[in-house]
Amino acid sequence: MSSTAPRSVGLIGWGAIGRVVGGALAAGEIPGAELVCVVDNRPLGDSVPAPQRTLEQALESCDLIVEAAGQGVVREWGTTILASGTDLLVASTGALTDERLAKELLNAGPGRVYFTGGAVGGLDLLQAARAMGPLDDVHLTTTKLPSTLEQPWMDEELLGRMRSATGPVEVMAGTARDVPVKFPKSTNVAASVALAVGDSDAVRVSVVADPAARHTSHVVEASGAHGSYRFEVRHLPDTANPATSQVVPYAVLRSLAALAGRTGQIL
Ligand SMILES: NC(=O)C1=CN([C@@H]2O[C@H](COP(=O)(O)OP(=O)(O)OC[C@H]3O[C@@H](n4cnc5c(N)ncnc54)[C@H](O)[C@@H]3O)[C@@H](O)[C@H]2O)C=CC1
Ligand SMILES: O=C([O-])CC(=O)C(=O)O
Repeated sequence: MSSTAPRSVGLIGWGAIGRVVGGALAAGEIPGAELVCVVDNRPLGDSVPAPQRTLEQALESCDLIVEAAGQGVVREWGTTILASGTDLLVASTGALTDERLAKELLNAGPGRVYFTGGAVGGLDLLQAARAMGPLDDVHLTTTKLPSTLEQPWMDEELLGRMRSATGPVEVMAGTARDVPVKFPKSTNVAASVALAVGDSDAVRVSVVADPAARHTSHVVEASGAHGSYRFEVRHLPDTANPATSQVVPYAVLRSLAALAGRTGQIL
């Protein structure tokens, strides 16, 4: 019989992702993982199933922190969390477009950093394919409702085109290094694809606003000497926060189950 102690989990972010993840953890749905506390920069009152704590307090009692709050949290706290010996599961992978931070996190410790696949699929196979040799053409097309893609840096002309669009409008074309920083809450998937293929500059990204996008879609196309790959996903958006797809917290829970050592997992 296994005598491994359960993972003590601290959750940062009580939003679209955090509420589902925290609720499932508190209900004991992830064997081998317990919700110890929640960290959020808003007062949460009695609505949470575990005490609200500061990040510093969380580090005293947790051995695994789940980030479901935003890229800024990874930037501000990532290295501190890992240096304290606490593992970190990151949802906001877009923070890694900062090469210095990415290197720091990947080399920091003794805590270990992990990334959830989040809203995009096929990352496992892309990672496997890349081990045979570089993928020479990788493209991601993300299509979302226009309102979820509006950004403070956009000019009136672009905002006007997005708001009056009657069909798909490409709002940015760039690489996985440029795009997630421009849409910090909406294109972490680009950075996740880059993590899988090992090169942010090699992943070309097209961000499309479509007023008819009842589903958010992410299409990954890649090819190399050994084969070609195409993954297309279409998700219902979260009702309260349509920038995030409903499946994302379940991807986080799946990652957590693997980290908690559940057997029978597809890794
Ligand atoms: N990898 C992926 O496929 C995806 C990643 N994400 C990432 O996950 C993040 C969270 O997503 P949602 O739950 O939908 O966002 P949300 O906006 O619904 O909730 C975020 C929560 O984090 C809290 N928060 C924000 N900044 C904080 C800080 N500095 N310290 C403590 N708490 C803070 C907010 O108060 C809020 O409760 C997104 O910003 C995005 O970066 C989101 C969707 C997909
Ligand atoms: O939830 C999604 O479909 C994708 C998303 O917001 C992100 O990549 O940041």
